[in-house]
Amino acid sequence: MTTDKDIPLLDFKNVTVVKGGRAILDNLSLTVGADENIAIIGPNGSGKSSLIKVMTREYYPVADVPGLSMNILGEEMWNIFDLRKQMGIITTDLQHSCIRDSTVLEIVISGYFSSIGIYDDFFDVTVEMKAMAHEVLKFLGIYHLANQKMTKISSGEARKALIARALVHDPKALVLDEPTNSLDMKSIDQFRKTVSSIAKAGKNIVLVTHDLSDIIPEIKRVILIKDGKIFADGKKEDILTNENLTALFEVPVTVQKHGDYYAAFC
Ligand SMILES: Nc1ncnc2c1ncn2[C@@H]1O[C@H](COP(=O)(O)OP(=O)(O)OP(=O)(O)O)[C@@H](O)[C@H]1O
Repeated sequence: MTTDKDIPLLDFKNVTVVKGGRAILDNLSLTVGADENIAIIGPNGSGKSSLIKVMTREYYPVADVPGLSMNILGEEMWNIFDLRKQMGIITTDLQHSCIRDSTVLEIVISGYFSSIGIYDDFFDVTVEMKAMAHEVLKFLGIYHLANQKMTKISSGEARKALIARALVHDPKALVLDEPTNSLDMKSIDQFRKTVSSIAKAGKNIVLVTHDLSDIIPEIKRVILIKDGKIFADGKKEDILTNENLTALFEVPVTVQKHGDYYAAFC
């Protein structure tokens, strides 16, 4: 009998995406198991964000590539709103779109309406929605910020608020695109702890990053992407080597391990 635990989060076969007349994802195949956390690493322009956009159905693969299939949680066809509830996406672009004078609580509740902020006249916010928003704010340790304006809190706090916005749906996975960009050391440390606690709570983490130190211990698998293709894929300790990263970034890279974390220098 197949259970939810057997259904892969992602099962992509032969995905090619063409933009500007060239393949920015090139016959890419990737399966991510139901209980796997992964990090995707690659140089600028290698296709990392495009791969996320394929996951969220912002980019579509070329349909007539032989062997193409694209399943998310065992389903090929998704209503876009349902899909985005199952895959909470946190990007810097999303943070930049929080320009209205909304409070943290309003931003979190707006996750229910796939909007950024609440428009009182249009949205019917229920008691249950408010209760869930309070619950996730407490879980993330930012309940005290509920009534603060998004524009008046720090980048690290704002990123946690966006995670809270994604968590109100109790998603299966969190997709984090360069989540620690522009955060200071303390915010990075807090952010990593937050992501670790979410992974421990049973959500899949899909992390896109340039920074090896973002790879929390709960992520055991690393995928290197180059020129729209999988360059290497496997266990973190086998993939994060001087040799692989030097070949990936085309500059001499030294990888160091500090406890359960990695760092790279060039
Ligand atoms: N809509 C588009 N039209 C044309 N080219 C695109 C489009 N989207 C992405 N590309 C190109 O596809 C390539 C991969 O872009 P993508 O944003 O996926 O890279 P990335 O690995 O996320 O890079 P970065 O680390 O700089 O964010 C780049 O060369 C980019 O210019």
